[in-house]
Amino acid sequence: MKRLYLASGSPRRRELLTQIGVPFSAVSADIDETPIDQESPSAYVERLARGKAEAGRGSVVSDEPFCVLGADTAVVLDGKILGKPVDQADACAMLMMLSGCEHEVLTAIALLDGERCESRVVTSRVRFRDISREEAAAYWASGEPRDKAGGYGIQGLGAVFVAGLNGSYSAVVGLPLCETAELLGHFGIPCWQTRNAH
Ligand SMILES: Cc1cn([C@H]2C[C@H](O)[C@@H](COP(=O)(O)OP(=O)(O)OP(=O)(O)O)O2)c(=O)[nH]c1=O
Repeated sequence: MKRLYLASGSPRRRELLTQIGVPFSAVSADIDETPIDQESPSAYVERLARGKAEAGRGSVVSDEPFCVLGADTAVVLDGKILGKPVDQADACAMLMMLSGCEHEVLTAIALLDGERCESRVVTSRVRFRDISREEAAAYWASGEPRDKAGGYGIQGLGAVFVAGLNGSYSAVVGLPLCETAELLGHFGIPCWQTRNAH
């Protein structure tokens, strides 16, 4: 069986891949995440997921055959990508935009080996309740929004804003597990190799 490398610095992605019982090693995947003019959000996340997988491949030293998994998540409101907040004002402005309405979370995954690369884009819809400016400021002070697309984490304190989710919870957190398992299967890597019953 091929060894799997996860090209990601995201602790969430490591936890999610661990959850489905797939042994892997993490490698870094630092790439330029600037969108290209006129690029659709779906094309953007797919390009980045592929780019991260390719960058990850570059840092693997191995004589054995291996696969590399990359992923990218974007929060999209009215067709516009909201990235990671750069400061408090940016984070609060994002939350005010997301307040009381529905947005999309797009997560792409890409898996490659020496011969081919397969990718998927998973779209989920998340509905936020109304959020006050005071709450947005208090949420920023928690430190949670800093490294997250759209400035929130559904898996953390940010859960209190989520009035509804239509789609894949794991995709919103950063790695769509159903689709990831499917792609891994295409490359001969089974899930449930390690079983940690909770
Ligand atoms: C919307 C949302 C995003 N996020 C996170 C997932 C991703 O880590 C991050 C989106 O940024 P990404 O650029 O997709 O990923 P990353 O820079 O954190 O990690 P890497 O590129 O090394 O793989 O936002 C959450 O943790 N919870 C959420 O609810």
